[in-house]
Amino acid sequence: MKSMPASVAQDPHAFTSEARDAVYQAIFMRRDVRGQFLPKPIPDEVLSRLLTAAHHAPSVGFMQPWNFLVVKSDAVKHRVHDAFAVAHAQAAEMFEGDQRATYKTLKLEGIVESPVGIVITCDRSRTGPVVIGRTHIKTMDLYSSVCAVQNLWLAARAEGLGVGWVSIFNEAALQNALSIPEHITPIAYLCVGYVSHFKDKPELETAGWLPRMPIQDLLYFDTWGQRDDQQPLVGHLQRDAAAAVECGVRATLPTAAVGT
Ligand SMILES: Cc1cc2c(cc1C)N(C[C@H](O)[C@H](O)[C@H](O)COP(=O)(O)O)c1[nH]c(=O)[nH]c(=O)c1N2
Repeated sequence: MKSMPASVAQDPHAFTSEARDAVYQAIFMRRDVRGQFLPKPIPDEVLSRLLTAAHHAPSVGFMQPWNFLVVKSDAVKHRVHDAFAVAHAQAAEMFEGDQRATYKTLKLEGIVESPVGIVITCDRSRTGPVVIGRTHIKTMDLYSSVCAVQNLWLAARAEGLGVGWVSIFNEAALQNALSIPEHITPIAYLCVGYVSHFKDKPELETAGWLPRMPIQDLLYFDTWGQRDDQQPLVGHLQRDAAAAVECGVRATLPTAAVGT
C-alpha cells in the first residue's frame, strides 16, 4: 500500500518505509483463493521459504506443535476432495432458503486444481502435559498452529502464490484421507499455487454473503463494551481502512505494476 502517513518520527527499530509497506501489502493483498489456480509447479526453493516462515511462527511455551504435510499426489488430493464433498453436502443442509441457494453457488475449495496442498497440524502432546502459557487455557496450542498458517499465508502472498484454507471436513475423514493419527489435530488444509489473478476483496463479500465490518464498531476502550468515537485513534482507523481497501484493489494488478 502507499506509505501510511508517518506523523511521528520513525523508531530506530522500525523497518525502512519500503520494507514496512511490503509487510502491509502482504497483509492487505492476501486473499483466500479457491478458483484461480494455475497448474504451474511451485519450485522447492519457494516451498522451502513458505514452510520456514510457518515454522518461525510464535507458539505457546515454544512447543512448536505443528507438522507440515506437503500433498502433491493426485490420488491423495482426490481422497481429500471426496471428504470435502461429503461435508460440503452436509453443510448445505444447515442453511435455509436463499442462503442455502447462495451457499451452493460458492466455490469453497481448490483441492484438486492447486498444484500443492499443505496441511498444518497440531500435536497437542508434543512437549508433555504442562506447557508454559497453556496451563489454564488449553486451546493455546491450537492457536499456535494457526499462527503458522498465517505466516505461511502472508509469505505465500509475497511470493505471488495464492492460498485457500479448506475446513469443510469431518475431522476424522480428513485424518483418514491423509493417514493422520488420531492424536494429531488437522488445523488447516491449504490449497497452494500460482494464480491467474488475485481478487480485490473477499469472495464472500463480493457474493453478498457478509460485508467487512467497520473496525470502529469492534473497538472498545479499557473495558468491554466501552466505545469512544472522540478518540483520535478512531479517525486514524477510518483512514487506514480506506487505504487497506485501496491496497486490495491494487492487488488485482500484477505486482510489478503496484510498486510500493
Ligand atoms: C479458519 C478458517 C477456515 C476457512 C477459511 C478461513 C479461515 C480463517 N476460509 C476463508 C474465508 O472464507 C476467508 O478468509 C474470508 O472470507 C475472508 O476472505 P479473504 O481471506 O480476506 O480473501 C475458507 N474459505 C473457503 O472457501 N472454504 C473453507 O473451508 C474456508 N475455511
